[in-house]
Amino acid sequence: MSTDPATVGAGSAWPDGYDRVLLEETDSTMAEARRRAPDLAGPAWILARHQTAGHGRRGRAWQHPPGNFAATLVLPHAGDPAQAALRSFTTALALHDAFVARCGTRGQFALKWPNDVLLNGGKVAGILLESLPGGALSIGIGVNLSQAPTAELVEPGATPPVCLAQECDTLVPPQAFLGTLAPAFARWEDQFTTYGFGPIRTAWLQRAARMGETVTARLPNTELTGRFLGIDDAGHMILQTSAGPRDIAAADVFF
Ligand SMILES: O=C(O)CCCC[C@@H]1SC[C@@H]2NC(=O)N[C@@H]21
Repeated sequence: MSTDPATVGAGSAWPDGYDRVLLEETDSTMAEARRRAPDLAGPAWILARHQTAGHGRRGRAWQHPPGNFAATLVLPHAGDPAQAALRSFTTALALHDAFVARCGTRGQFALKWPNDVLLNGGKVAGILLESLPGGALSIGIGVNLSQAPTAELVEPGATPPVCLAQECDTLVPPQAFLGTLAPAFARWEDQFTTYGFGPIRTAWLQRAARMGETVTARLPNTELTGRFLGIDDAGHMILQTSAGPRDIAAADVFF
């Protein structure tokens, strides 16, 4: 396996206007973001080498074995809640760019609605959005760079986790990955603030997993199965069910 040293950056320079905090250990970078947000003048990345209480969507525990990537980007001015929610797509596109920059064609990456990145069909990264007081947004990103979580911690039927090291035969240190991800995010964020969601939606759809295929969306009180037709202008999933098309704002998706 090749090791990708922190000093070798795939991609561009650190983006102007973005701050960076590197922590040896914290409870969760999401909690760290909540504590620090009131003092931030501009966007800031918070990267932790260890998390003692990392969490994922719906309050699930998020394992953080050594060598994996755990970071939160705080955007102090993310717009209204609908605009803020669309950052899951800019973040997924940035992750896709960073993975391709680091792995080249050694892996097959795809974006799974709403918030995951897949590598060779397994989950390699998850995104968690949390809004903060005063219109700020925290974007939490967990990437299995060196290890995949143990299978028994994964919900039955969920996409199995994989790691970059095994699938791509490349060990990327977390700080080096941030050096690729941060400029990629800044580029997509510029696109979004300049041109709106249109080009983001198009780019996301070009990289989407299971387009046109049958998937199941698990909502709080029901499950819907249908053909995945894409996403609308609000980032909602469009599912062609036997009862007609459905627009789904939030769900867990199973293949
Ligand atoms: O797929 C998911 O459920 C989202 C996982 C998000 C995990 C990251 S790791 C960095 C940040 N800190 C946390 O406690 N969670 C997010």
